Amino acid sequence: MPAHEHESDTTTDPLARERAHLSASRAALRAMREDAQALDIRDVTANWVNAAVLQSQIDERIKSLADLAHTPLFFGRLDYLHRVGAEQAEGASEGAARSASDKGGGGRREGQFYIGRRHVHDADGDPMVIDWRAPVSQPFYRASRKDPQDVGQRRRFGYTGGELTAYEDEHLTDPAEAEQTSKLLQAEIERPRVGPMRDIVATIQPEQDEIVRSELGGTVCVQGGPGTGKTAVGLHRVAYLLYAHRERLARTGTLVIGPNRSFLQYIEQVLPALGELAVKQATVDDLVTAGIEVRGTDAADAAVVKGDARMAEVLRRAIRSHVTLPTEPVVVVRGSRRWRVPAYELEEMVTELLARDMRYGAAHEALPQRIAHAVLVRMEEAGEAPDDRVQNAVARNPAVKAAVKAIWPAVDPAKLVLRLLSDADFLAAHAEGLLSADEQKTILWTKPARSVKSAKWSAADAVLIDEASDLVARTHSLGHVVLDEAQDLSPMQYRAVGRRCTTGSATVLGDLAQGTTPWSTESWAQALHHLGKPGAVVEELTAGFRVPREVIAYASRLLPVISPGLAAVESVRESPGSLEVRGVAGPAELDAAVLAACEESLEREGSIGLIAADARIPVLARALAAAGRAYLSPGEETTAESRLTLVPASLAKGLEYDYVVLDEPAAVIDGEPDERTGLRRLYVALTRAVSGLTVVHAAELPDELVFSGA
Ligand SMILES: Nc1ncnc2c1ncn2[C@@H]1O[C@H](COP(=O)(O)OP(=O)(O)OP(=O)(O)O)[C@@H](O)[C@H]1O
Repeated sequence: MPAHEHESDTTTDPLARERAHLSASRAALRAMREDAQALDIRDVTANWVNAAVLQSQIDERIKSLADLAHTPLFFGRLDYLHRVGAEQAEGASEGAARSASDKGGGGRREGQFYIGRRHVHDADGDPMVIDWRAPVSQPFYRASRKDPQDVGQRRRFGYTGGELTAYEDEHLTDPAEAEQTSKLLQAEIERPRVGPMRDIVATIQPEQDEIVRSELGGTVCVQGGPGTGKTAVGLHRVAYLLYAHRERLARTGTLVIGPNRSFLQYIEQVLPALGELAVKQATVDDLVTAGIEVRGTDAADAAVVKGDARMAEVLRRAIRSHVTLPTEPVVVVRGSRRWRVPAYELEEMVTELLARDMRYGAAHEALPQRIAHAVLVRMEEAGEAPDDRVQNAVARNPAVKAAVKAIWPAVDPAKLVLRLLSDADFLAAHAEGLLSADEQKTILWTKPARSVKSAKWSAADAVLIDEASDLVARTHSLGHVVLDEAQDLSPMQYRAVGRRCTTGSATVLGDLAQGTTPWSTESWAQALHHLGKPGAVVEELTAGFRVPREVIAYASRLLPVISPGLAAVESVRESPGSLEVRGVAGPAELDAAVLAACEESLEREGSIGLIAADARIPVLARALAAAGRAYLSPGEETTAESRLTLVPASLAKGLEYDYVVLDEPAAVIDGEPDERTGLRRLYVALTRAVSGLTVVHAAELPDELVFSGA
């Protein structure tokens, strides 16, 4: 694979030709933007509402057509061996497949496609750059010597500060050419990290691409160790699905769920950089706390029971207990006539509604209509000719309303949960045979709340209310949901996410070894069952793009204890990285040694994360302030002035820094309720570094990590 990296401006020089194509593509993009800006909508819109809607669509388009100076317009080129079929060329107009002439100053030939973040076409509508998501771009990620997919040559471009400075070719069908790893690819993977997460469109790996492009209809679950690209893959999958099913998903909606705010801030720029501005991001708590305020916390044992799937059945029983079989007839008086629906007929209606297992609230609304219908049948039998208006009037009749209130009363979901958690007898009645007496005692409030407003709801309570709300009225389902760091969800939380994609699909991403909640997932099969997607495929990613080899090997020593059976990540990073474990004589010297390690790291390029047990954060914050060293909080963007982030271990999940200084592992372990969770938290902290990790400790290290020089 020859690499080319020389300067020249002759038109015969290939690099100069590629640069010319880049300039021409930029000019074409500018023209597309100017066209959008020049659109005059006055003549085509009938009223101001239409005009406002159309204008906002045009504004979005103008925004999406921006040429970002440091984001290369294309990063690859495919030269097909044969003409590309119309089906595959979707996104690349017929013209591209046909065109034999050099155009636009770039020298594009038949079957030659430039692959980039967005589609750019020239004044004739012929493509200058093809969207990476188009079918014709797929071989850029998947073609290999074994399966060239009709690609003769694959070219990768290298950029320096927005300038096209190099390219590298692979001739997939040339048996004489030796297989080599791409230097540009390697350089891209090893580029220092500064600021928030960025996209990986130029370097998506074949096994990642299979997940990214898997069909909308199916749910995919990805198990992958730290840094295997799960988050990146999930975000690119959303971008891909939005491209392939734009209209459908615009109607039904997409959502990315992450563990906390700082994580969402860290990833929030990836999709906009791919031109996707409309994807919502939320935490599970955001989804379930719409109607209430979370002000309380649960002890771990209470949260475990509240998060258990058995609670769903307790709630179902509790809500259905509000239904009382009728013993009295309903008598409707209209004018001089009285219409009577006997109790046995009402009972039949109720039994039938119960058997249909429809939503409680839907049945509550259906019952008055059913009763009214029975009245209408009697009216007709008596020779009257009532119409729909009469039926509606009967349904609203006070006698019918009173009967419905007695038989199938409205239930407020929050009040239902409030009662379950406050009223021992009510809970016992519905938890019978499901929760033990001890479990019931664990979740009962010691001080019952007076009202929904004054109750100190916890996050787990909010999930119960969400479940109850779904029993009353069906939750709106989206077209696709990406669930990141899924291993930390309780069964009840999986259900909450699952009901938001009942009619859609999901991408579930996680690592069983990084589960740090008391209810964390033990197996993906169970998780998918609770999510309501038992048939989902489970894929595994094992190549690590973040953590250097030596560092991941050190962290992986914990795997047999924290998640027996899981394979260690294989780092693809060739740069050796650095691992240092420094013991200090005693606690008095710890803070100074940690600060010194941070200062050393700051001499290097990139971001620095100082990760410490949550309890150690105030101490280290004071020490940093005393040393005059400014620092950021997780999720805050690194700036030229500050590249150091002080990270509580509980927020480290999903994040990464070029250099990590890990403060006192023993304190990280002690910060958790049990040793396994402590070691898992430590595993997360040990796997955040891209270029180097320095562990500083005064207390003893866990046996597995006692350092013998790696
Ligand atoms: N194909 C790739 N090319 C370049 N960089 C990649 C690739 N795949 C992943 N990365 C990078 O590797 C890093 C780790 O990726 P990501 O955060 O998605 O991993 P993860 O599996 O979610 O990790 P964790 O389990 O720690 O949350 C990111 O910086 C990401 O951009």
